[in-house]
Amino acid sequence: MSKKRLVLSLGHKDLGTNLPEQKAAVAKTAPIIADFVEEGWQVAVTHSNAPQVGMIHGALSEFAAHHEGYTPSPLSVCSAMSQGYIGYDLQNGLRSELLSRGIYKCVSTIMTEVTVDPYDEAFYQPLKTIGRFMTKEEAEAEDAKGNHTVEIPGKGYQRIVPAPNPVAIVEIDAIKALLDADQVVICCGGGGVPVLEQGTTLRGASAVIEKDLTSGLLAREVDADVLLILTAVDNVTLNFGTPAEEAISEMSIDDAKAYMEAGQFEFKSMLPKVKAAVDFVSAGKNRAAIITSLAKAGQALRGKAGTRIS
Ligand SMILES: Nc1ncnc2c1ncn2[C@@H]1O[C@H](COP(=O)(O)OP(=O)(O)O)[C@@H](O)[C@H]1O
Ligand SMILES: NC(=O)OP(=O)(O)O
Repeated sequence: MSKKRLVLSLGHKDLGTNLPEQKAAVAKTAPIIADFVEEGWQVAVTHSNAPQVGMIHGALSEFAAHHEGYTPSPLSVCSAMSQGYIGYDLQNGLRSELLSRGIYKCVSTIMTEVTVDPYDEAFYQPLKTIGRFMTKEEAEAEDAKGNHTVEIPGKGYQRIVPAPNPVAIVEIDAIKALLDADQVVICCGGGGVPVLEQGTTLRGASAVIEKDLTSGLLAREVDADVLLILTAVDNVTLNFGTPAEEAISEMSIDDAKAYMEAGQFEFKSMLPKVKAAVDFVSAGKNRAAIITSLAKAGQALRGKAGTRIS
């Protein structure tokens, strides 16, 4: 009997926003992923990168400003760097967790590029926040460099960049080959490095793709049984942040579409997760998408927690 396939998307909370937080987060995340491997799932892991890509871009721009001969790095290169260092921590954390349980299984990170449409409207309207919160003065200095910032009420200012839709995962055959070989693969980090196809060349795009949308695309491409999106909350809720807030445990595709149309989900946070879930579940049979927290992940996979879209 063929094994069941899981695409697991890790959010900020289970990854951290800086190096020390990332180390601590991976120590909590790796045992849960190892549980799934031990239970017989074939696992592909994807992850966030907005804090990290902003940090890398800022650090390299700062370095270039003070050292002759260096130039700021394009956002696409910073995205690739974020995949590398997050993948490095995740693959080592998971490898040792599996080994400590007597399981030898290769865990590797695939540097993943994802094509985007050069005419995607998102390029004309940057909306994705990246990096740390800044003061007004720091934000003005960013704007003066040609970057864009936005005020996040109560938190400060953040850079914003375009978030085009993922079109195709360039390294999908490598990802499928590793899953077929029953190996754990970390891929499509930060939604994948956004690239534009120009003849036989792939050119990096100055953007950051929503990782949940790419996770949904990946889940469709590898014909996963379950797309599990781990985030900061146990359940998706209706009337989020109001006294009438209500946790959802099950949603049909039609329910989810109706809630999306009614504006129930925040554009920058919950909407891409629900959209990814709907697109994945509608594209095949006997599929489920689950949105929940790391703490509830195991129970959610057994149908006992989280928000399930099926
Ligand atoms: N309808 C909703 N139900 C639950 N959480 C919501 C909803 N709308 C917005 N949120 C917020 O979305 C957050 C998760 O999104 P985000 O921070 O972008 O996640 P991640 O980094 O995990 O991908 C939750 O912590 C919650 O504050
Ligand atoms: N690329 C991306 O969606 O990252 P975050 O989840 O950190 O916003």
